[in-house]
Amino acid sequence: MLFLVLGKGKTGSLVAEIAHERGHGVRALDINENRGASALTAPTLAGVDTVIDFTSAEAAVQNMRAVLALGSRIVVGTTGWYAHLDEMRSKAQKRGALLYGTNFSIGVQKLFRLTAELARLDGYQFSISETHHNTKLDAPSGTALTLQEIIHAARPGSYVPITSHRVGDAKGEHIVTANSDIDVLELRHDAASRRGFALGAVRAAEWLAKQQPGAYDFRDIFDQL
Ligand SMILES: NC(=O)C1=CN([C@@H]2O[C@H](COP(=O)(O)OP(=O)(O)OC[C@H]3O[C@@H](n4cnc5c(N)ncnc54)[C@H](O)[C@@H]3O)[C@@H](O)[C@H]2O)C=CC1
Ligand SMILES: O=C(O)C1=N[C@H](C(=O)O)C[C@H](O)C1
Repeated sequence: MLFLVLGKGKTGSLVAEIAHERGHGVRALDINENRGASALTAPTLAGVDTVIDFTSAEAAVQNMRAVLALGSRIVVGTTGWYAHLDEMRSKAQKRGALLYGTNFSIGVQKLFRLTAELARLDGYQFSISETHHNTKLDAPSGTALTLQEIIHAARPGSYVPITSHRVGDAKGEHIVTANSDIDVLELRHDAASRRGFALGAVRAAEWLAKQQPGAYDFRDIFDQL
C-alpha cells in the first residue's frame, strides 16, 4: 500500500518508519510542505491508500476537510480536535473514510475495556491521572478524556476529576483510580516508547484502506486488526 503521513514530528516520523518496515510505500509532509492543508490536492492523493495524520488539532481539522472532500481515506491520531467530531463523522459517512482514536496502543484499548468493567463498581470515587512530555499541546490528554467518557457512561453525572502532569519526555502514562473507605483499586498503563502508538496507527491505516466510506472509532475496530 501507499501511505501519506502528515507530520514528521515525534510520532509521525515513527509511523513512517514502521510503515516502511511493514513493506508499504511512504510519503511524508511536514508543516512547511502542507500549511493550511495546501498540499492535499487530487494529484497528491492519487494512488494514496490512506493518509495518516499526527499533526496539531488545528491542522488535523484542515487536513480531514481536504482529504474527505476528495473522497480519500484518513487515519487521525492527533488529539484535541473533538469539538469538530460530528462534522467530520458526517462528512466521512458521505465520502472518503475516517478512522480516529485518542490512543492507538493496543494496551490502552485494553485499559479502556478494564475501565468500563471497573466503573460498574458501586461505592467508589473515580479519578484519572495522566503524565506526558512537556511539549504536549493539549491537556487533559485525549486518552484521559476517553477514560472519563467511559466512566461517565457507567456512572452518569458522577464527578471524575482528571489531573495532568507534564514531565520531561514522558511518553504517556494513564492511571484510573477507584477509591473507597475500604480499599483503593488502580488501573495503570505506561507507554515505554511511542512504538505502540505508531504501530497501531499503521495497522489502522491498513484496515481502513479496505473499508467502505464511513467514520470509525479505533475503540470499536481494534479487535479486527
Ligand atoms: N492517538 C494516539 O495514539 C497518539 C496521538 N498523539 C497525538 O498526535 C499529535 C502529534 O503528536 P507529536 O508527534 O508528539 O507532535 P510533534 O509536535 O512532535 O509533531 C507534530 C508535527 O506536525 C507538524 N505539522 C503541523 N501542521 C502540519 C500540517 N498542516 N501538515 C503537516 N505537518 C504538520 C509539525 O510541524 C510537527 O512536526 C498530538 O495531537 C498528540 O496528542 C501522539 C501520540 C499517540
Ligand atoms: O501527545 C502525546 O504524546 C500522546 N497523546 C495522546 C493523548 O492525548 O492521549 C496519546 C498518548 O497518550 C500520547
